Amino acid sequence: MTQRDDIDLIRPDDWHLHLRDGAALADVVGWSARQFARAIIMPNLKPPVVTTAQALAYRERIRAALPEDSDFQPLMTLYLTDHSTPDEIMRARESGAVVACKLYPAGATTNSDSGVTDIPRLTPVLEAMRAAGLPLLVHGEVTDETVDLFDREPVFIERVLRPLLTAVPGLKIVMEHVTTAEAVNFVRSGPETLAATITAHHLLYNRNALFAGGLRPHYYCLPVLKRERHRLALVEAATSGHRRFFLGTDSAPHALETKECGCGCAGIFTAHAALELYAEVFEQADALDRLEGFASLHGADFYGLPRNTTRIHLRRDPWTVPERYRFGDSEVVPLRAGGVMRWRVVSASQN
Ligand SMILES: NC(=O)N[C@@H](CC(=O)O)C(=O)O
Ligand SMILES: [Zn+2]
Ligand SMILES: [Zn+2]
Repeated sequence: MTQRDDIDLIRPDDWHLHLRDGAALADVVGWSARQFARAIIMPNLKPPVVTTAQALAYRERIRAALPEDSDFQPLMTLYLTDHSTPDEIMRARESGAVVACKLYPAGATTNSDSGVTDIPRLTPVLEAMRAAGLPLLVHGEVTDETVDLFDREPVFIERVLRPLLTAVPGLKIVMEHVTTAEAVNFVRSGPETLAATITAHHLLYNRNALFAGGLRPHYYCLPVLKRERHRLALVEAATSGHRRFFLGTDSAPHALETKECGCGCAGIFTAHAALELYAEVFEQADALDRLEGFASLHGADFYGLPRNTTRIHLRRDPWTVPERYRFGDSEVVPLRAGGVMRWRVVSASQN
């Protein structure tokens, strides 16, 4: 392959992002705004964003925390619970600010305690979402303790998602942060209304990273990293040009002391170098010409939103990732801390 030293793309969007709240929000939002035109903002705050009014208030806090003259657009989501109603879905739709709803099976991941315990009972809400054209975003893992942690995504597909496709046909569904070959096959063979986001860390690392020379909490996220054969399936899907796979970083910052402890939180912070990390994956796969589709086009098309018109430029210009970044009254350890990145974003024009 001939080496390229520059990448020029339509400005990308991040279809799965955790920005947190308060002082931490102000510390991380700039990283995403620097690269991405828009991002789907995850609602798993404490307490979660369950109403349209809460989503609008959160959007104002995000806007207030943005760097001056940033035109980054936060696309808001509602957190579904056992008490969600079709009326709230209609309010969400009418607001124009909420573009999707998130399904966390109760207990599946960080701040999912208020999540849904009985998914079939949610059917009227899902019908309302289909009618409103709001996609359902899913953390696709069963919470059944008898199911091996590494199998929880494939089991969720069979127990929950496949039945859902027939129970509410026409509902747009995004399987967030897919991690397995089974999920890739499910999306590929599914209807046009089924898509998936893929993180940079699941494309770059397999589960060995969790245990390389000792226990590595900064590689711990949910769904947990999987075997190499699954990573290869994800790389194939992301770099294939298939329109129903797109970029979602799942950048999920946690304060250092909540990761480096006896029971560390799940979540990996990647916003500091998101597009640069994806560029490495696509370069390794000799597929840099497909990065724009995955990062900048497929997601907007699936959500039915306009494509961005401005551009972003990356250059081969190695840099060392800092060991830590400020995170409210603590610090966050970024992915690749102390390591070298190959690519650097050199310019991003504003919309
Ligand atoms: N991915 C993670 O490991 N953690 C996310 C939640 C999530 O996306 O599941 C978080 O909010 O920290
Ligand atoms: Zn999740
Ligand atoms: Zn997430």
